[in-house]
Amino acid sequence: MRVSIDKSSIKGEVLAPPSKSYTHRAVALAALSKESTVRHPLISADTLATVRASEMFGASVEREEDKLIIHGINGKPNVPDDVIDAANSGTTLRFMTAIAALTDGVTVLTGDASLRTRPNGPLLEVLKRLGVKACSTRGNERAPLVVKGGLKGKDVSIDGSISSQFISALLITCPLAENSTTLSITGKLKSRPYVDVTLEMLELAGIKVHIDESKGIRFIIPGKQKYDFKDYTVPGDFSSTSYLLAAAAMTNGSEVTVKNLFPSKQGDKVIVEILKQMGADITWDKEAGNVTVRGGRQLKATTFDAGATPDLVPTVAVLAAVAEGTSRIENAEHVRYKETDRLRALATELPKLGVDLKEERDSLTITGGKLHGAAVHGWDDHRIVMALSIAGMVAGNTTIDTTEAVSISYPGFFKDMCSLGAKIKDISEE
Ligand SMILES: O=C(O)C1=C[C@@H](OP(=O)(O)O)[C@@H](O)[C@H](O)C1
Ligand SMILES: C=C(OP(=O)(O)O)C(=O)O
Repeated sequence: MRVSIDKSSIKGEVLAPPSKSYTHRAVALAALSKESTVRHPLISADTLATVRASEMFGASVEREEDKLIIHGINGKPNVPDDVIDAANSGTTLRFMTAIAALTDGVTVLTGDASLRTRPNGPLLEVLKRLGVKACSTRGNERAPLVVKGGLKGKDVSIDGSISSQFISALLITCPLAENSTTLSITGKLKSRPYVDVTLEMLELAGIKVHIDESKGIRFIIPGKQKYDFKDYTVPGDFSSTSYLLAAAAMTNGSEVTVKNLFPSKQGDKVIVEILKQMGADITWDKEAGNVTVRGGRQLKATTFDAGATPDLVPTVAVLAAVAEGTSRIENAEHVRYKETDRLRALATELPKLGVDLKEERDSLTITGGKLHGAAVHGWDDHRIVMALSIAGMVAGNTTIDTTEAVSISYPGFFKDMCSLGAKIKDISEE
């Protein structure tokens, strides 16, 4: 799909889409329990990959109006009768690779061309040390992956600098091992808030994990635990919301309220602080769960450490492109291991819109200025498409391809933007 975007301002109220990260975890934890209801789930390509994988391990999932009723496998996954296809979803691949370690047989997991380029080395290494046979068919740590069950608890360490999803995956699976596991983190843990989201959800499922942060980070996970995840309502997603808030902040005459945004463990709620610090007119009523942004102020440059919140990088890069002065996005190497190498994607596409940008291995330096329209490529990556879309609302006269990628995390993105008055047209047929 291709869209054209003209200069726009946006006005009105919109409901934040449900959180992708919380939905993945709710479904996985429900699948490991007996019976659960997940209310207000995100139904998107990525979360549906987790639903399908859970079904292949033996769970059954009934989809009703704004809820999923999940009949789980009570801690014992079946050997899947086919290959698990995690599609475009890193979270699904990593979580399900660890869950495969609990079966009595062999599981093969794969994904689309993008997912088959993403690293899994630290997860495979730790699974092997925990008694599991785990390898990549191509011997390069990338999917397709083959996992033969047999998980035993043990003391192990894992590199936390590539993806926190390996750690979340082990935190979900190790409570079901016979013995206890101690997981020590080596390297600088990236994306820490996602581990905290996992721990919050595990607690709701009645799972105990002790954390020792006296010397580095160590998770102590007792074995032989039982999952008891029951009734859960998914909160709004701050990563998806970041595009709405940033678009309103960057465009004159805009005034947008995004609803269902309550405080939670999501690291990406920091977008509210980033916008405030850049000079945007933004307020968050935490009791009501409303974030309101009024556009029209000149934004100022910022320095953004992406270590904990990599998914905000495309949004912050676009904000930096219209801000006064030179911004730095730092500590961002792990952003290269996503659906695409997002630093490369931004460094390729934003200059087409007139942005002055310098790319280094783990940073972007962006000097703000006036944007002009161009034909840009969405890289089949939902966050690149959404970030370029809001840049297009400032630049005008912009076209973007591969825009169907928004179905990964925010299928209603264009509908919501258009309902707020954005000038976006589907030009796939032209
Ligand atoms: O656990 C999660 O839900 C996620 C963790 C993050 O990945 P990394 O831990 O690989 O940085 C984030 O980028 C991804 O969108 C979702
Ligand atoms: C990187 C992302 O997700 P995942 O790792 O689950 O593919 C994302 O949503 O930006």
